[in-house]
Amino acid sequence: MQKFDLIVIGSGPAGEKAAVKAAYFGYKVAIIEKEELFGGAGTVTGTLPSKTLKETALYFSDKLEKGLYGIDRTFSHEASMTAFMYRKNLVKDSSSKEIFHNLSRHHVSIFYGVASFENAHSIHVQGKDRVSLFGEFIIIATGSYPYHPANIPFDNKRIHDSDTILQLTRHPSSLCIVGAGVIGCEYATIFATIGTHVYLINDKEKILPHLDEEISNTLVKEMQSSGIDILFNTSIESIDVPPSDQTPIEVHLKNNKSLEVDMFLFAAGRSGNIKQLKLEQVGVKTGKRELIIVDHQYRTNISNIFAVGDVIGFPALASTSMEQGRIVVAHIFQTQDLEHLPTYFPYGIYTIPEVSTIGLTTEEAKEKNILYATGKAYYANMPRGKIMGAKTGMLKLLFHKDTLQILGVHIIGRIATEIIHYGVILVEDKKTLHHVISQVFNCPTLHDLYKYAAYDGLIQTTSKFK
Ligand SMILES: Cc1cc2nc3c(=O)[nH]c(=O)nc-3n(C[C@H](O)[C@H](O)[C@H](O)COP(=O)(O)OP(=O)(O)OC[C@H]3O[C@@H](n4cnc5c(N)ncnc54)[C@H](O)[C@@H]3O)c2cc1C
Ligand SMILES: NC(=O)c1ccc[n+]([C@@H]2O[C@H](COP(=O)([O-])OP(=O)(O)OC[C@H]3O[C@@H](n4cnc5c(N)ncnc54)[C@H](O)[C@@H]3O)[C@@H](O)[C@H]2O)c1
Repeated sequence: MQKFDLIVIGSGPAGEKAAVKAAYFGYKVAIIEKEELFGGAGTVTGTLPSKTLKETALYFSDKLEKGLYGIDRTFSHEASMTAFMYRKNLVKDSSSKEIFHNLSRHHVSIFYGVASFENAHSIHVQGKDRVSLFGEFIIIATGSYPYHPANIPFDNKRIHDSDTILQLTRHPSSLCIVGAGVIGCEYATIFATIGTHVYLINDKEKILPHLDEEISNTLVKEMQSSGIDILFNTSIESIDVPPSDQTPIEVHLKNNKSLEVDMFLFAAGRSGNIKQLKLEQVGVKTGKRELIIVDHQYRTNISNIFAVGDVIGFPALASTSMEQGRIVVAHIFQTQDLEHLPTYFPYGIYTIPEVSTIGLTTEEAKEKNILYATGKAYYANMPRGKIMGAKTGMLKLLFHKDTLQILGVHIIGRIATEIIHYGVILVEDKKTLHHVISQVFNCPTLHDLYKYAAYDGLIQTTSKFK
């Protein structure tokens, strides 16, 4: 039996980063992947494909440039589905290859097949490779899969989950999306941008409740002005799928209303990928939604078995999964370089417009009785915003009213997911409004938003001209 210091199960963001880091530190590492393509939901079925489709929708629709240069193209459904999917496939395939090269460059031994436990140190691989491997330590990084409730007749043709929506062969004229979480909201704006009539169904009265309310309300308005019908406080009762593609699907809602739509996407939640692991052979403890239970070092109840990424649940992001992969290796092999995820990490929501956020929201500050104030700046007022033709968009700084320390940054607008990283430093390093004001930024840039939001914050709290 081949022996390894570390066996990693799964080549998504968590598994890849764990494997290459351990190999970099000189350990003998094996990685096992059951799919043909490396990269999991991060590269193959989730993060990168959906982000590429967003850019593709913007490109074909000219949504951002419409009228800017006196040209007004509209998305043509003759731009075939093949054309719409072209770049997504290219990015997926080349990023997957890049992961393979990264693993190979670090001399990680690669095995293809489904991994399952024989005992706490022995993993069986069943697939292209059929072999049993010994691992001193084992990391489970098997990710998650879309939750399928029993009352939804998924058929991968017209009734989709977030994996199969990537295999569409024709444009939906209308689409009912269930779940206004991150996946639902991102796909709602992508499809609305290419001209699909989108209905977004959410069982709560708010979308994305972890966002600062002013930002989520702005996003709701933006989505509605793009033609998305958001139906709050309701859910699906049943769905009638006719045999013919030409006949609409009837969606019956819990509020007694019905919708007729061309296609349907269920995007409400995910469960841990543990079914094939045979965890019962070793007694690894699991919890709700097939998630593996771990301690603060990502160790399961079995001392040499660890788990990271989506399979342990929150926060379930590609960004944090990669970091967990690196952190768990630090704990296993005592590399002393990382301890835990930072208290605050950014959220990037790639809707149209984008949203990104770090730190405290206004609602959290109120709840914690923090003496806070806010300062805001708008894209449309910034020279760079004018050049780009940004009609909407805002950056909001939330800070302590006495110390002026920045506690949260909330952005909605173009490239919000890029601009946020200065905010990450401000919050992590406990910087004040005065610090922002004392910095020199390139001109013109969207980073000016920070400076003018800081000035606005000062006016709100300290100006004589209130
Ligand atoms: C539509 C969508 C959009 C997203 N967008 C973003 C985003 O913009 N930003 C962000 O940060 N996050 C995003 N996410 C979340 C992100 O993709 C996940 O958090 C991340 O991929 C989790 O990484 P992971 O390594 O834990 O698991 P995964 O990426 O799911 O990888 C797990 C791997 O393990 C393999 N595997 C499973 N079981 C076995 C087994 N028994 N044997 C061998 N191999 C196995 C799988 O085939 C897979 O390759 C998105 C997710 C979705 C679905
Ligand atoms: N940009 C990003 O970072 C990004 C993008 C996509 C996905 N993700 C990750 O993927 C994970 C899964 O995302 P998700 O959007 O599937 O789940 P989610 O749990 O984030 O959101 C699900 C939403 O659907 C609603 N809902 C649940 N059941 C419902 C029902 N039966 N009817 C109507 N509404 C219902 C919930 O109230 C919630 O608002 C998230 O944890 C997220 O971290 C991240």
